[in-house]
Amino acid sequence: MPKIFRALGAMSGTSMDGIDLALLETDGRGLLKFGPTASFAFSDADRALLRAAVAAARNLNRRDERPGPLAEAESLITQRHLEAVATFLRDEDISPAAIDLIGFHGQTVLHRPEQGLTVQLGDGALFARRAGIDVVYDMRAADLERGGQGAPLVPVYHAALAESCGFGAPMLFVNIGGVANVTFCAPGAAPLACDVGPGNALLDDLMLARAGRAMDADGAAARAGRVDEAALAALLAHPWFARKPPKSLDRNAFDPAPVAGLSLEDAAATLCAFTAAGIVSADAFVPAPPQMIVLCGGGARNPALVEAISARAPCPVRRAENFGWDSQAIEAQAFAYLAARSAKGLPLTFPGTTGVREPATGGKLAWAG
Ligand SMILES: Nc1ncnc2c1ncn2[C@@H]1O[C@H](COP(=O)(O)OP(=O)(O)OP(=O)(O)O)[C@@H](O)[C@H]1O
Ligand SMILES: CC(=O)N[C@H]1[C@@H]2OC[C@@H](O2)[C@@H](O)[C@@H]1O[C@H](C)C(=O)O
Repeated sequence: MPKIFRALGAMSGTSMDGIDLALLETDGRGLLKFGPTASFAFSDADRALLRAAVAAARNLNRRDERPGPLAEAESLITQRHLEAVATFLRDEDISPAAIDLIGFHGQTVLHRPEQGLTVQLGDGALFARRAGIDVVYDMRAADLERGGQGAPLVPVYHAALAESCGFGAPMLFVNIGGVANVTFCAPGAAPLACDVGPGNALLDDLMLARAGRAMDADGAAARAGRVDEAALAALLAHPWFARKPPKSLDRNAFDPAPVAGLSLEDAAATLCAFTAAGIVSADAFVPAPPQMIVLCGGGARNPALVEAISARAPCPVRRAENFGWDSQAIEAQAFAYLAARSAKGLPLTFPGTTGVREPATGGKLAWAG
């Protein structure tokens, strides 16, 4: 009988909007039994500290350095995760002893795979001791050490979802977080994946800078604006789009200067179109046309973005909810799944997902004590 883990995935992504938690019972292979999920938003003060940490991280040369606001931001991330897990377990009436593992992503503040550098804030050992639950963390480092990009990590979970739904034809999972990444899943084949371009980060940054809001809620600004084709062409001229996978992105890889002179609405519409065009450009790298695009991540909740993707896509576009999945929880579930795989020594990444030399496991295990 294979060991079945009751694992709690914890994701705080590059959008810096908060922490998603999801419980998953899994053998780390095909068995996926979904449990409760919850989201915990960061306060404005938390976000400001995380933004300062991302800015300070630009000067890092080593992944264990924590100058300036980085040390405080790391404490904040660990503390907010402890609070989130405590609240979640209390609300769901689950004892820590009933959880086998936490899969802890941490907060990415820098991602420069070409320099072998990816930095996720969060103290896995402290998290495990205080939560009283074993924690698997630092899941990107081993991949980078073996020649991979260290991202994306979620594809192995997308592949498990694709397998479980029995669609029977190639599907393209599109995860729209701060950055957008895709996984091409064809029945019986190993997943192919890469980051494709911006997700929500440019749009979130625009809204914060010009309207003092964290996001373009329900795509209202973008829907009121018009795409500026010249600005869009300038954005899409970035050499990133011609590069072949494997490839992965830092949150701040793109310069939004081409939309600086546009009205808020036109800038939002143009950035939406930019994200959509980046996603659809993944078409050039897949071995067969996908028959279905499945949208997940927070960007799937932005109707302006969904419309922009649907208008450009070569096949039907559906939200994860159409398949009975929870688009907001998929990343957190993925980190629960990855933690179970890590504990079993199974690969997290593959040559076709990160460019790692051979399928590689990863993650560090911190004992509860
Ligand atoms: N109702 C909504 N309307 C518009 N945008 C939304 C809505 N809900 C969520 N979003 C967008 O989704 C973002 C959060 O996405 P998500 O939680 O997937 O990001 P993340 O976990 O940081 O991802 P990643 O690590 O993949 O970058 C928000 O910052 C916002 O841009
Ligand atoms: C380095 C890093 O944290 N990358 C994130 C980011 O957000 C989306 C995309 O860029 C993806 O590469 C990754 O997140 C998801 C969870 C992943 O690794 O699959």
